Amino acid sequence: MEGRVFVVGLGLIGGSLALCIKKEHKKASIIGFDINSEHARLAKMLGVIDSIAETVHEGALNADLIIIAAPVKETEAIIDQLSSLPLNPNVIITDTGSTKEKIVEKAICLQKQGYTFIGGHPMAGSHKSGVSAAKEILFENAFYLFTPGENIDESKVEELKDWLIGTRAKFLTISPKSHDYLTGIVSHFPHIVAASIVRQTEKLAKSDHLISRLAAGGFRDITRIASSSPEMWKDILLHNREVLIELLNQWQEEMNLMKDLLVKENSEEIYDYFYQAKQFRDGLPSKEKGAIPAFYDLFVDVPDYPGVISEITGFLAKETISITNIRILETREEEIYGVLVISLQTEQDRQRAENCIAKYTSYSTSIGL
Ligand SMILES: NC(=O)c1ccc[n+]([C@@H]2O[C@H](COP(=O)([O-])OP(=O)(O)OC[C@H]3O[C@@H](n4cnc5c(N)ncnc54)[C@H](O)[C@@H]3O)[C@@H](O)[C@H]2O)c1
Ligand SMILES: O=C(O)C(=O)C[C@]1(C(=O)O)C=C[C@@H](O)C=C1
Repeated sequence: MEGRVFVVGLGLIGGSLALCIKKEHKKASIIGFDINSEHARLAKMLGVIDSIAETVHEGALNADLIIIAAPVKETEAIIDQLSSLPLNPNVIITDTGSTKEKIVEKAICLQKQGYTFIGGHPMAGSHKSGVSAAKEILFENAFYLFTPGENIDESKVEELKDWLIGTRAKFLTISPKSHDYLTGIVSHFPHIVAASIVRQTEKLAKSDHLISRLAAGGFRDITRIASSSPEMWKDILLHNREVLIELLNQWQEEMNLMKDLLVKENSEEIYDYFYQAKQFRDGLPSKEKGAIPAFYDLFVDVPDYPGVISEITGFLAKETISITNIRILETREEEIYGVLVISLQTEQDRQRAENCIAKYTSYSTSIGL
C-alpha cells in the first residue's frame, strides 16, 4: 500500500510496527513522533522511520494511518489531542496499548469527529523497552487483537489488517471487555506476580548475600518480565484494576490452599497440584508465539574448550546468519564434550546454521536432545 503512516511513540512496539510496515509497503512513508526527541532521533538513525515530525499536529495532518504506541495513559491524552485536529477524513487511527476498555471509551471523541478508531494490541513484546530493541520479526505468529468500536465499517478493519500484514501475526477481533479480562489473566497478572517474587527476594537478600548469587534458571525464568518498564506497567495496572483486584483475591486463595497443604504435609495433594499445573502448561500451544515459545534451536556437540563459542559464532557471522541466543548446556567438569544450544529466528535460519556448521566443522548437530 502507498500512503503516509504516522507513528506516535517510537519505542519497542512503535519501532517494530514501523519496520513491519516498511518491509511490506515499500512505497509508504513513515513519519514518527516521540515526546523524547532523542528516541525520535535514534529511530531515524536506525532507519526505522523515514522522517521525524516535531509535533503530533505536524505528523497527523494528511496521514492515512496513525499508530499510537505510547503507554496507555499517554495514549488517552494523544487521542484527545488528535480529536481536535483537522485530520484526513479517511484516516485510520489505531493504538497498541495493553489495555482496551478505557482507550476505546476515550476514542469515542474521535468517532464523534467522523474519524475511524480501531483499538489494537499485538500480543508479543519483551521486557526490553526502546526502539533499539525493535525488530521486524517480533509479532510473527503472535495474536494481534483488534477491538473496533461500534459502527466501525468492516472494510476499515480489513484495510488496517492490510497495513499490518508484515507483522505475520494472527488477527483476532474481540470486545474491549473480553480483551481486558483475558489479558488481565495471561499477561497483566503474571507481571504482578513476577515483580512480587523479585521484591520478596530483594528483602530477604538483605540478610543473606548468598541469596542473589544463588538465583539460577528457575528464578530467572519466572522473573524475566519483572525487568519490564515500570512506567508502562503502572499505567496498565491502573487501567485494568478491577480485573486485577479480582485476580489478586483468587491468587490469595490459591496461596492459602498451598499453605494449608504444607501445614498438613499433604503429600498426595501437593503432587496433584504440580501434576495438574504441568499437564495444563505442557498442553499449551507451542508452534505459535504463545506461552510456550516456538524455538528454533540447534544443538551442537562441541569440545569443551575456551573459545568454542566464538569459533562457531564466527562461522555463522561469515554466512550472515543472525542468532538470538547461544548457550552451553549441562556441561560437567569431567566431561570433554558439551552441548551448545544456538537459538535462531526462523526454521530457515536453523537449516542454514546446520549447513554452515557442517561446512566448517566436524561437530555433529541435531534439532533436539
Ligand atoms: N512491551 C511490550 O511487551 C508490549 C507489547 C504489546 C503492547 N505494548 C503496549 O505498547 C505501548 C508501547 O509500549 P513499548 O513497549 O513500545 O514502550 P517503550 O517504552 O519501548 O516505548 C514507548 C515510547 O513512547 C514514548 N512516549 C511516551 N509518551 C509519549 C507521548 N505522550 N507522545 C509521544 N511519545 C510518547 C516514549 O518516549 C517511548 O519512546 C504501550 O501502551 C504498551 O502497553 C507493549
Ligand atoms: O514477553 C514479554 O516480555 C511480555 O511481557 C510481552 C507481553 C506479555 O505479557 O506477554 C507484555 C505486554 C503486552 O501487552 C503483550 C505481551
